[in-house]
Amino acid sequence: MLTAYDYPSARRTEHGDIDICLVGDSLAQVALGYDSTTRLTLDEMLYHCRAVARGAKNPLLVADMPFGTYQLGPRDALDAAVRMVREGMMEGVKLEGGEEILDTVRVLTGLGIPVMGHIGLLPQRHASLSGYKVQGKNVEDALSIARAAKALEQAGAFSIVLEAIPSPLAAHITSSLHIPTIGIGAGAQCSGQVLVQDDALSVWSAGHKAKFVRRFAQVGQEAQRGVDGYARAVRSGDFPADEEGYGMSESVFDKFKDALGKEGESSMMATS
Ligand SMILES: Nc1nc(=O)c2c([nH]1)NC[C@@H]1CN(c3ccc(C(=O)N[C@@H](CCC(=O)O)C(=O)O)cc3)CN21
Ligand SMILES: CC(C)C(=O)C(=O)O
Ligand SMILES: [Mg+2]
Repeated sequence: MLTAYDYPSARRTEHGDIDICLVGDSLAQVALGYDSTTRLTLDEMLYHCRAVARGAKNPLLVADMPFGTYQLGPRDALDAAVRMVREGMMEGVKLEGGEEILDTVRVLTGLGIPVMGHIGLLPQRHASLSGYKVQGKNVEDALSIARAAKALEQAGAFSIVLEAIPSPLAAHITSSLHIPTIGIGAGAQCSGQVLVQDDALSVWSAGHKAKFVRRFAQVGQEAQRGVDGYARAVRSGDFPADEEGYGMSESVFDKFKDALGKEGESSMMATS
């Protein structure tokens, strides 16, 4: 699984034979410049979902339910999830959390909207979790994550993202479930893996890099090289070159100037 936020990034998931294309709410930070995923509205999410759906036909299309669209309970969640499917053209939705969202997971899956779970590090709760920290490091937390995984499976989730938890815990959870787990900072023993596409491509390389991010390309550096080169070439007069413009035969241009001259005369006669 890999994230996509727009048409070109979705096209790349399709070309890359990615199984699941995730319209992650990380787009709030990565694509929109917000300081948290909790800023993202449902309408903003839907706008990005539609662009991704136009770009990726083969991968399964899953999107994060934005913060605030499912926390009040199944009724609100259903309204929002129906919009994700109908307007956003998504095939499934992802919800962060465990026990507290089970009713909602049952309602959505019961009505035919596939739900992907997401446990461990929950970015939509970064405020109450005091930031983005590895979860499940002590016995109590590990137990509660393992129980949440089981409960989500029982409630009908078709898959679960395990974010930033110790690899042995993720391996145990994966082997204890019938549905696939998808890890991000959860080791190699998950059924699948996910990364934010912009992280994997290093589109934005400034700032902190989470431990689980591997750079598979250096797109940001290359893109900046292009923008810098363009600005330099325009200022120096190197761009555009003659062959980057459109010509006009001399005879046509001469006639144009003649015609322009006559126009000038006639407008002078009109004013005199
Ligand atoms: N670009 C991007 N990539 C992501 O994976 C991502 C987002 N944005 N935004 C939403 C959430 C936030 N996520 C994050 C953000 C930071 C860390 C991080 O830096 N974790 C520390 C853990 C340190 C510890 O607890 O020991 C790390 O150094 O890996 C992890 C997940 C994952 N999601
Ligand atoms: C990193 C993945 C799992 C995610 O939730 C997101 O991109 O928002
Ligand atoms: Mg997310």
